[in-house]
Amino acid sequence: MAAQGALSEFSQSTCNPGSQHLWVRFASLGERLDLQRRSPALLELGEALAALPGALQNAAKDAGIQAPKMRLFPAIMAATYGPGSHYVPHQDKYSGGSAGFENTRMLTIICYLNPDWQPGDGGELRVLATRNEPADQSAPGSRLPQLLKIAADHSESTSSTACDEDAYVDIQPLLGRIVMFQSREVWHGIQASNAARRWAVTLWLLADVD
Ligand SMILES: O=C(O)CCC(=O)C(=O)O
Ligand SMILES: [Fe+2]
Repeated sequence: MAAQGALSEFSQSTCNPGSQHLWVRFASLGERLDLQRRSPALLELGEALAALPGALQNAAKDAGIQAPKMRLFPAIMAATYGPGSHYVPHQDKYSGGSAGFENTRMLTIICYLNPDWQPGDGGELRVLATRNEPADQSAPGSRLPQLLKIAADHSESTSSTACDEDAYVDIQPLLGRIVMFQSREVWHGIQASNAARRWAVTLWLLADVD
């Protein structure tokens, strides 16, 4: 996809500077055929990720657990972080803003695609603890600018909690590793990447509301 020039420009956002993204739709037959032609591997990966929620819901049902109803966002996001790019701690919940839609993300599913990743390459997924006290609501939208001590615009963020920057686990973005977490609850970010390209593909599940 990178070779086809399908990636976005480098992000100028203060939240994830230098990253590049590509939204790949595979909901309709036409979209799947198109992707099959352009990148069969990406289609296979997208379909495998898209099958996970149903499998999880069946497993929950078998175990007598009432799982919330969710639906797939009809696209996966491929993203790449090159040298120096990173993503500040955030939750995957946004409303309006540049995306222009109300985000109802419930579950984040990420698959990493870095066969040669080595310690020192950076780009780990940092999962941070949530602080008990609510974030300062006086800052419109987000506490990120306050955390970063910059005038960042993360106007889309609707976070109502804060993260504890001192309590975290780092997850190496190794080939085939899949990470799943509750989009609206879990604070996470990407450590500065030193690798030429750090690739991940993400699928979000949305609340099943009209
Ligand atoms: O690629 C990752 O490890 C996380 C990406 C992320 O947090 C996002 O795109 O919202
Ligand atoms: Fe995220």
